[in-house]
Amino acid sequence: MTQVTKLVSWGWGENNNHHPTNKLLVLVVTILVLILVSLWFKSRRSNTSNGAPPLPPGPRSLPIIGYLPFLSSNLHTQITTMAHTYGPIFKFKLGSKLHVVISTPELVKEVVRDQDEIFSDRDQTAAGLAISYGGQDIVLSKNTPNWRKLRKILVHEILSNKNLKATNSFRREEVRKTVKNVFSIIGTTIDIRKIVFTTETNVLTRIVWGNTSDKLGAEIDMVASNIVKIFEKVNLSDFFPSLLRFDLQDVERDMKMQRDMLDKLFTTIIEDETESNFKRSQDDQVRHEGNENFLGMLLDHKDEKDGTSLSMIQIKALLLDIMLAGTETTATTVEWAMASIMHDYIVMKKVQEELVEVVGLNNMVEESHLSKLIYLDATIKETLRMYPVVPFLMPRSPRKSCIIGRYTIPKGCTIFLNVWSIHRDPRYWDNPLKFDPDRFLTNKWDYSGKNLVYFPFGSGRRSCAGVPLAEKMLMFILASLLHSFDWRLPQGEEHDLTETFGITLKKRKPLIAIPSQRLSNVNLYM
Ligand code: HEM
Repeated sequence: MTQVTKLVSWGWGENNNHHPTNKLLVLVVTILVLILVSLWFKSRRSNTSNGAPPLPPGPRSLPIIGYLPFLSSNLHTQITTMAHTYGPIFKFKLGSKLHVVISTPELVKEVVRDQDEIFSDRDQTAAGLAISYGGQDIVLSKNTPNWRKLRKILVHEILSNKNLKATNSFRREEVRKTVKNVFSIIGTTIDIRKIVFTTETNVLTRIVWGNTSDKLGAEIDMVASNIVKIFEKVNLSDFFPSLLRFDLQDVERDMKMQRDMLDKLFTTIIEDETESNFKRSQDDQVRHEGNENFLGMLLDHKDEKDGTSLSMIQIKALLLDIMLAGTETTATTVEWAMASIMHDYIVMKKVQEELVEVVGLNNMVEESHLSKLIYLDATIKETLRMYPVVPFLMPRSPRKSCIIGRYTIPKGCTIFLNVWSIHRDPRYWDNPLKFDPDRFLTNKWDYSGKNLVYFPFGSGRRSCAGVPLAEKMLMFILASLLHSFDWRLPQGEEHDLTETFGITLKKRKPLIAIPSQRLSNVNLYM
């Protein structure tokens, strides 16, 4: 944002317009501005005079740059306040790009169900295209045959119920390793987000290619956090497409560098896998026992002749999505859940009492316990209500002009579905700003996105493809951290639940907490 403000103030700074060339400059600029303003009014008139419904209402903005200089860093609260003024569907322009914000379940339904085919493309940014090999992955791709094929492989093969069962031991070992690591530094400060990020990275690498190492996990963590930082830059090329080829802020260049680093890593892993596959087939052994090695399975797809074949780029794009879409989101959600539970003594007590009852104090948490932890499940659901980590979902873009509500939505604009504001709307939630897991103790709620009052994983054909794994990992990590340890803030630290907007909705201050031993049997931690 500061870059935008700087850019706008540049050229209007010091007042020395007594010089004749400066006077001429001011005259030329004034005439240009007048021409642009009149063009703008003309285009507004033509929008409403061709018989089509008007564009949604929205704030006045400046010619050329639109609303860019008025954006605040906490976009989710600003946009929710704007919805109070302009209504449940409103527009604003950033540069030449029109953005439409939708903030009621009824209107969201029109997008994700009634007209879901039209809204099934993602809005693509320069950074997104750079990281995803030009939109060839799942998350950032348009609705193409490639997207359908990759999504099907992820949902029905890699993350199918059967295969999640087959990889249970990986999750168990990685979560246990984290508990053991925390135990080894008990009494010192721990960055909750960091340990969860590493645990999730290790689980995902093991699910995909069977093994992991601290070095590999650390490399992926580093690249992933660089990628998040680049995504969070305001890139002018996204709002002025004519600037795209100049890459003025080096966003595309920096993102491609990160992609190349991941690409190199994936290439090494794929080469190793190809070699060991070759050895295994030479030894005439079973190639993939129990579907525990999905990279091997993906490489098998490479040579299929029945239309399911995958190119090397498609395989790498899929690996990239698995590593990036699952880590940041899971780590952020566990951090919010821990912070909310530690902030509320009664919630902490109820969560730990349930753990004692279901798991027992002479036992560690197992995946078989998770379905019985009803209160913990409600606590995670409440966390995702108050802090949905992707507050506008991943933006979509209509493939043709259409009508939502009573307004025209032009082809190619950016659509924000404001799940953050729906989750806090008093019309749908009693006392919405109170953290109250009890509201999720009925069976009414799930993550399917069918009820559009609550959809932290999105809804419809572009909803999260990783829900079954996400749900397991959120429950398993949280249950293990809260059953194995008691947690407190460092001395002098206050509880803080302030948000900061970015590619995910993060805590403004990382949660740093100190664990103490909770289970008397030390052997359980080893
Ligand atoms: C707490 C954990 C997670 C949360 C809150 C979350 C949330 C989301 C959200 C909100 C979207 C966009 C949905 C939309 O636009 O309608 C999404 C998309 C996606 N997520 Fe997740 N996610 C999580 C974990 C995971 C995991 C573990 C994976 C896989 C390993 C994953 C894979 C994906 C993919 C591939 C997409 C893109 C789907 C598409 O465009 O077709 N997510 N996620």
